[in-house]
Amino acid sequence: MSEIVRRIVRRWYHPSLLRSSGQYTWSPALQLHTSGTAMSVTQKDFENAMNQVKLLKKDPGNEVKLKLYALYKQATEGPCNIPKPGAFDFVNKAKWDAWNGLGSLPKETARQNYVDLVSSLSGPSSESSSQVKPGADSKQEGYENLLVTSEDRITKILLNRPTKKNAITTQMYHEIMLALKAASQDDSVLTVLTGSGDYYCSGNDLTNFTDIPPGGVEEKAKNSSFLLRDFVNCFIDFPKPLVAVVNGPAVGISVTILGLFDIVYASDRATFHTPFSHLGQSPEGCSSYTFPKIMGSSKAAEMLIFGKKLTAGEACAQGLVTQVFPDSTFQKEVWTRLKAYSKLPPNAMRISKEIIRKNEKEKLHAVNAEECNVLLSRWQSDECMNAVVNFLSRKAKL
Ligand SMILES: CCCCCCCCCCC/C=C/C(=O)SCCNC(=O)CCNC(=O)[C@H](O)C(C)(C)COP(=O)(O)OP(=O)(O)OC[C@H]1O[C@@H](n2cnc3c(N)ncnc32)[C@H](O)[C@@H]1OP(=O)(O)O
Repeated sequence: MSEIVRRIVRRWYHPSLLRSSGQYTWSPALQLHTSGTAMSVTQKDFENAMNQVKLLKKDPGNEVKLKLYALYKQATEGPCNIPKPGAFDFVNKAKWDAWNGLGSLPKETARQNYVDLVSSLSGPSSESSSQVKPGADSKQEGYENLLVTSEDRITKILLNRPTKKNAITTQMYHEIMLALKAASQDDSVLTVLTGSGDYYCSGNDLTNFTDIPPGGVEEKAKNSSFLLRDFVNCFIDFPKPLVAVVNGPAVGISVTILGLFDIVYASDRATFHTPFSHLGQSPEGCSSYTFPKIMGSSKAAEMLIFGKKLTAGEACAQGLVTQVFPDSTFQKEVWTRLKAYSKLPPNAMRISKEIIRKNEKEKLHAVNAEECNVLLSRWQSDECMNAVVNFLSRKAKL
């Protein structure tokens, strides 16, 4: 068993051991929705700031990390409420000192200070660098695993992690959300999601399961459930025509969200696979609703319950894919067509999308919330843990 697997098993079964072990490392994941605090006017800013921390390019240094940690704890839990660690437990002692040092600072003020501190660190931030500049050929900086470009009135979001088959890390979920937000506001008229290398996307990066915060697997599952909900909501609410250019095999969440795209073009090399039962998990991306609607309940069940992998031709026959192209001419044919579509009047396209989708939006949000809630407990199940451990110890592949 590799060290990584041993670590997961230890953490999943004994999160309290980790909490008392003093082996805290800096992880921006610490900053996510752990509080369940009441919503207030600054809650959204606070959440944005937490996301922003994850995208900081430079390590802000220990002193700042301690300040962030302390303000985060104060904002979400109030004054320091844990026993002082022993003098030789250096890391936890430093964190305790920082938190305790805030005394009875009100939660609201701590939240505000946290937001201010993050904004001072971000400088001319990734937020602004993720805006598309008008004009052709602009490439947006600020993403680690995405390549976002805008050309011919089309914004292309390229999943750019080919050595890992474009598996989606936690950071990538955030980057994709930022890229979609920027694309919704830029001058482009169409938005395209595609993959680099031989895969479109192999779904959720299973190493996301190993980054367990001090609150243990339950906290991780809650954070992930919020993250997934926000991620899928971005697709439900995306206002411009959204096109998937599926250049190769697609797995898991990259398949389920296709039901929220307006057009799906696929290479004949693409396959569509949702192995949720194999992974001890359950459907997301609103697929529990969109797939039966698109392909009928029995075909949807074969995919979503039994994990049947579809060829591009099958996915097209079942309505999930708009059109299949030979791989040898895929890029040329698809981009020629998209460039022609991008010349259509943008407002008409946007309004048509709105009228096609608007009656479904409320339903989709409700389905998304329910799917995320079910996954919250699935992720904490033995079935799921065993599947992840098997993959990470290379005992299992799809
Ligand atoms: C406690 C709760 C935490 C929850 C966190 C969840 C957050 C939100 C979740 C949203 C729900 C999403 C669900 C899904 O997407 S389910 C689908 C998950 N994906 C998989 O199960 C695919 C796993 N990968 C494979 O089976 C194979 O890699 C694959 C068939 C895709 C390709 O096989 P091939 O033999 O061609 O290539 P390799 O296996 O050698 O892959 C090359 C390297 O890429 C790494 N890789 C590929 N896919 C993934 C992945 N999904 N996660 C992590 N790593 C992946 C693979 O390990 C190889 O890496 P190395 O070269 O380093 O060995």
